[in-house]
Amino acid sequence: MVSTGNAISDGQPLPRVAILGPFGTYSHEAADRYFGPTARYNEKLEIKDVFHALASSSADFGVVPQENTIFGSVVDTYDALRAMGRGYIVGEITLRIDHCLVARTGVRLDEIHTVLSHEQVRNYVDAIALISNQALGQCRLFIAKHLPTATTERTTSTAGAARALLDRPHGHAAICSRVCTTLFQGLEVLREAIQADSNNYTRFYVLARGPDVKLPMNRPRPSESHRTGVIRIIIRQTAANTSSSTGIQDALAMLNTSISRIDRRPLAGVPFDFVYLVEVQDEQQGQHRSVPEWKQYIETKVEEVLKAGFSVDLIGAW
Ligand SMILES: O=C(O)C(=O)C[C@]1(C(=O)O)C=C[C@@H](O)C=C1
Repeated sequence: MVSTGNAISDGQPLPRVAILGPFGTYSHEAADRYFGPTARYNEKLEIKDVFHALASSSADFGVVPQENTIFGSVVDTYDALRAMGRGYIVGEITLRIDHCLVARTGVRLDEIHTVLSHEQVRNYVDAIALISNQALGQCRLFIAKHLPTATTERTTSTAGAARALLDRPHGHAAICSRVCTTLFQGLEVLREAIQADSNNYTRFYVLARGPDVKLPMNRPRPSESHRTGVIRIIIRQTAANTSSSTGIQDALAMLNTSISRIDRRPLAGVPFDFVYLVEVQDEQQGQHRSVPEWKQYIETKVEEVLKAGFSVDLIGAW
């Protein structure tokens, strides 16, 4: 079960948390795990709208999917991060993803001709076709075996797919979380755990509308063992500091910090100029830094890279 928020909170104003809606998405479930019932959840149509809500201060926090263990980076999130103005990543949460095939009550599996789902899930189904030589996943097997002629249709989210079923005639199904059958009346689970790999997880970023926004007290404590930061570096082929295409290597060498992942997105409007989103971790052995100590440490590093002429900023630390 997930909460839709608005519980009373000792007279404190409830944090406003923007999520990909409607209620019942995995983003909602992740946000609920992080913030619990003492928050006001704000349903958004698309991931980019979560970022807009932070930029306009109509939300204090946002929760967005960042990476899925089967399908990889969530492109909509990275496209928003490359241009993010005021937002700041303040935490993370990982959710196990168990997809169900859901239809209106009474619809039989052999009546389904159209499967609705969020693009990430639909691509994920397609992706399974590519990776399935080694281990045919349950999901592809399931679609291929039980719905071989079904077409897929893109929706804005998994819960959006479930909700759309209410206005559709027989023959439609959605791939979504089981939770959707408790939130939308008249739906039932036809099959569960239809994903290819039972080890299916999505990691979410928790964002605040700025670096200094205080997180609620009841949130999960950040891991003591590792601190994480996200650094955004723009590399322009034409810029003086990047006369060679190894500009990113120079910037990373200057950071001199343990790197856990690098994502690259094109910089809109300038061919072959790129935005790198670099996740770094605290390597300090033994005694661990507190979050403020880590933030100060990584800010100093970023400052050094900035002074060397790179276009760089810190967009998250936790
Ligand atoms: O549609 C949803 O339920 C979402 O929260 C989005 C999303 C994603 O884009 O990765 C989140 C987790 C799952 O990987 C599938 C979909």
